Amino acid sequence: MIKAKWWIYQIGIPLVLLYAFPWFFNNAHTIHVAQTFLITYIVIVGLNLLVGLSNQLSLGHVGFYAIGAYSSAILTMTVGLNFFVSILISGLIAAVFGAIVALLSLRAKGPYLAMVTIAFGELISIIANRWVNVTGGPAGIKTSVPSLFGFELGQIQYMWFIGLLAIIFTAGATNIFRGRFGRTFTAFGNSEVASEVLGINVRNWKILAFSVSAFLAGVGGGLFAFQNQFISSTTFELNLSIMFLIAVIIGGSGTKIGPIIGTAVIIGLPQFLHNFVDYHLMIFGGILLIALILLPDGIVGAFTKLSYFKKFSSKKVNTDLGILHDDRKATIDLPDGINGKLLELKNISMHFGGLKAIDDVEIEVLGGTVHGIIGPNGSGKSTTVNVLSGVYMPTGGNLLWKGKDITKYAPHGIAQEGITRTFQNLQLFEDMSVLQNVMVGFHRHFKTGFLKNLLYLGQVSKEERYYAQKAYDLLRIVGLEERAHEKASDLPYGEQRLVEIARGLALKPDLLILDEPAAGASPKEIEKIMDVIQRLKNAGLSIILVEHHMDIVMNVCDYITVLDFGKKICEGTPETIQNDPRVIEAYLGGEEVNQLVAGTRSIG
Ligand SMILES: Nc1ncnc2c1ncn2[C@@H]1O[C@H](COP(=O)(O)OP(=O)(O)OP(=O)(O)O)[C@@H](O)[C@H]1O
Repeated sequence: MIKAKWWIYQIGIPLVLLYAFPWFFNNAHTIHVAQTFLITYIVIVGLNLLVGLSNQLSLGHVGFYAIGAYSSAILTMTVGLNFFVSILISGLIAAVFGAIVALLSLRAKGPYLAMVTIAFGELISIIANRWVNVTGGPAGIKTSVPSLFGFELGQIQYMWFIGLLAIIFTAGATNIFRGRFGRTFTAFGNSEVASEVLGINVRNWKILAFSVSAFLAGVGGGLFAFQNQFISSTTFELNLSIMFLIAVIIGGSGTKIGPIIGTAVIIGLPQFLHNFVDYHLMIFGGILLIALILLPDGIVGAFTKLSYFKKFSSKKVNTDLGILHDDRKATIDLPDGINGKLLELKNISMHFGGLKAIDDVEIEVLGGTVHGIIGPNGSGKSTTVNVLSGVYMPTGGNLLWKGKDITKYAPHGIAQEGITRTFQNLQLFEDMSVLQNVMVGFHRHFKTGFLKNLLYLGQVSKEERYYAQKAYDLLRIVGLEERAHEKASDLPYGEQRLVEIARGLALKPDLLILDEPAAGASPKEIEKIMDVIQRLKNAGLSIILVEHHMDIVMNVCDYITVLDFGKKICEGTPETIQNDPRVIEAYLGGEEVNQLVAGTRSIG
């Protein structure tokens, strides 16, 4: 449920400020600047969701802005729609273009993504310039004075109108920030592969992030079209996209109040510099450069580092979920045990060009067992895990899950089936708290949709609190409840591995694949990790364990498959494996051979 405090800060105070603004600044120039501020702010709120949360760099937002501006102008002037309706439709049209850009740039990241978006912005800019019949080109086209319900909106009323929309969109964005949508945006922005193995269809979520962001840019453009009753293609150039991005970064990318500050800087600074009009761009550029070097986390980021402001920090992590610190026994919520064949690898091969990372491997994993996969370095263990989790599609053979062929499933599809994994090279969501990391694991269990989250209905906060409690319980199981609100990347290595295990458990998996869960951990941490695996085994969870520490393998595995040079060389119980000369030979010269021969001694 939304609290009274939220209404006061999010709606009440902004409304009063908006209404009172003309009492203090009642001249045409200031009102015009305020309008520009509010329009730009709406665009920045959307860009902040895309860049700040999802880490998708866009330098093409001017394209969505232009699409919004021309669509609303044409829908109003040519089609004859009401200006407000046309602005909303323009937002939707821009959102469709957002989805297209997302689809076109699915595999592009960082600078490559920036290039794709620049190309899109430039394309729209060229069309605006050249398609003179429709856009009027540089000479521009006229729009009308905006009117609502038959009343023409004067300059002040139009500012109030834009402000009202800005307040509504801010409230929506804040709700996205604090719920599972913001969390999912942040998750795939941090690690796409980890998001996928937790059941998140990253492609669809990217499309959503781009569409939402483009919608707000489109609405901003639509509002701009009626600000001066005139638009021209000269407005829609790359430098505007750059200004939008600078506002996000300088304000504090991914923070809730960053957009206000960033917009104030890019709109306000030129006002103060008007006396130096000849040097204006140079001074502006210089100030921005210095600010970016000195304040890499933006203005909000710099302030939140000061202890006084820490409590106001809103950077990505929402930790105010009212967790119960009770003494109940935390229980592991696992699916009903499955007997018999759970997973079958039938003649699975994974060849990279001429290299046979795994070749014609047959493995059967039985329900309720811990199945170890071992082998010397480079024997194909990680490749097997990548095939099992859908990260690689095998070049040969079939993967059967409870008898169903899942060979061609994407990682999120495999996760939806109930298989998840941890990573040898940790893949935590570094911008999130430990608790939030685990909450992402519940992805496939969340029921509320986008609109409900946008409005943050009672159902949403109930669901959030429910899963926060469950996440907290999982952290108690792995002994990390004290760390719940710490940033995941601040934890020691071994504890980060436990967070990944807790996050995987949140999926309520039928099969959990642990890829070298003890790698890089200290002996004390290894003991903790082994204890957790043992308890999961006792609770009946089916596990595939890839591990170099023979002590762990021999202690907890029911059955072991040994790989060497991509081939299965031996399979059986720990005792069988330990005494098999082929295994000893495969490991000969490696440091594990002593452990292997020593048998099931415990760690300590
Ligand atoms: N994406 C890839 N492209 C090309 N070769 C690869 C790729 N992934 C793995 N390999 C190669 O496949 C072989 C098996 O590697 P894999 O990482 O599966 O072994 P591993 O048993 O997990 O080794 P380690 O114990 O060192 O983690 C190695 O020769 C590796 O170089």
